[in-house]
Amino acid sequence: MSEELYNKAKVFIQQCYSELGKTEDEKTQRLIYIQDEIQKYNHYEHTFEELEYGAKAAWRNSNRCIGRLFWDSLNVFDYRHLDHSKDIKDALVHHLDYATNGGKIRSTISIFKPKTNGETPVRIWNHQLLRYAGYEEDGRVIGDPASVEFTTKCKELGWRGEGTSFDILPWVIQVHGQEPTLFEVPKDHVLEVPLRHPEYDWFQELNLKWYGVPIISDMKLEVGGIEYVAAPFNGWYMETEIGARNLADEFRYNMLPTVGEYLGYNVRRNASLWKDRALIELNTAVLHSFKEDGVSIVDHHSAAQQFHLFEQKESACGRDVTGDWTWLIPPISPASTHIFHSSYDDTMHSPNYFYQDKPYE
Ligand code: HEM
Ligand SMILES: N/C(=N/c1cccc(CO[C@@H]2CCNC2)c1)c1cccs1
Repeated sequence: MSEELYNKAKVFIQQCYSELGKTEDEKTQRLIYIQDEIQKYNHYEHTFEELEYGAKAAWRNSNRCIGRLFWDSLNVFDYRHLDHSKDIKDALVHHLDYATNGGKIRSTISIFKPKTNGETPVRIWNHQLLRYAGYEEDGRVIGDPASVEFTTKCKELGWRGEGTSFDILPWVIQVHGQEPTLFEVPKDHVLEVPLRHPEYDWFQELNLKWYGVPIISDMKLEVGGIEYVAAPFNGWYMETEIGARNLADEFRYNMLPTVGEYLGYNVRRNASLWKDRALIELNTAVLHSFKEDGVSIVDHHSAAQQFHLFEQKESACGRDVTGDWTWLIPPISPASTHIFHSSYDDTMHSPNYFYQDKPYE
């Protein structure tokens, strides 16, 4: 076990220290110290510099991410010293405020105590720190169908929502395998964007909105063999995530038929391309509303161009770009981007962000 950990640590330190321009002697000294730590504890602790580089490199290695041009500007908060759920909650509020920044979103990650020898000190049960509840009654869903399972779990743990289609779910924080603690997200810290359309006044009558900052809180950050199982990270949205998936998928808010009808189309005739028109207007409304409210967002054409720049910068640095084509192409007008006409090696390099088992069933 510790041999395997040392090998991962060695590969990481060599890559990290080379990129950070450290001397061979610094590298050697550090590896001797780590080898001793692993011998004694079957674990080793990253310096902040190593942790910061690891989180950035993990983003750079995220094959499914179109937003990687900005990998080196990630803001890293080190919360490895926190043990109590109240302090962790306060750290998450600080992350939310810092990342939101009045709408000028800052890419940020908060890193809590990692797993050691099979012991899990902190888990966040939420998929994202901000997400809407889904209530299932008699086969119908109010809110986000994708949240039904987690909403049910929250209710089992004593939470009660208002029952609207846009209730922000509580934070569920578990420390040292104990019973999780639930915290209501302070509403005045949640920036939301009501959706309206630049040309169609009827659009606001749909009473749609979305939260401004996507903060993934259920993925594991792996750096040099150390598993940070609680490491929530945020960027800003690409508009298609909201307009072509969250509000459009039949198994999500399923808004396309409604938008298609308001647009005056016969939604029972595919060849009218009503679904495509509805998609474009829904995404137009998302972009217009976020921009008018000064909340960071990127359209899928600009995001693809930024990704092209990322590819060029990476090869200029002598690094191979890896990617997952099936996720990198945007869900609308994919062939209008260079990505569609390219191919990508889906090899997963470390450090990286990984899916992990849900801490609840
Ligand atoms: C700064 C703006 C960013 C934009 C516009 C962006 C955009 C995206 C999009 C559109 C996806 C696909 C999501 C989906 O289809 O559900 C994605 C995936 C991903 N992004 Fe980014 N991203 C950004 C920043 C970040 C940051 C800061 C990190 C981590 C530090 C990150 C890590 C990832 C990962 C790990 C995935 C794959 C998730 C999965 O496999 O489920 N991204 N990104
Ligand atoms: N814009 C974003 N989009 C996402 C990035 C990663 C994951 C997700 C959501 O993934 C869900 C699981 C699979 N599809 C939906 C969305 C970001 C979230 C956090 C940093 S950037």
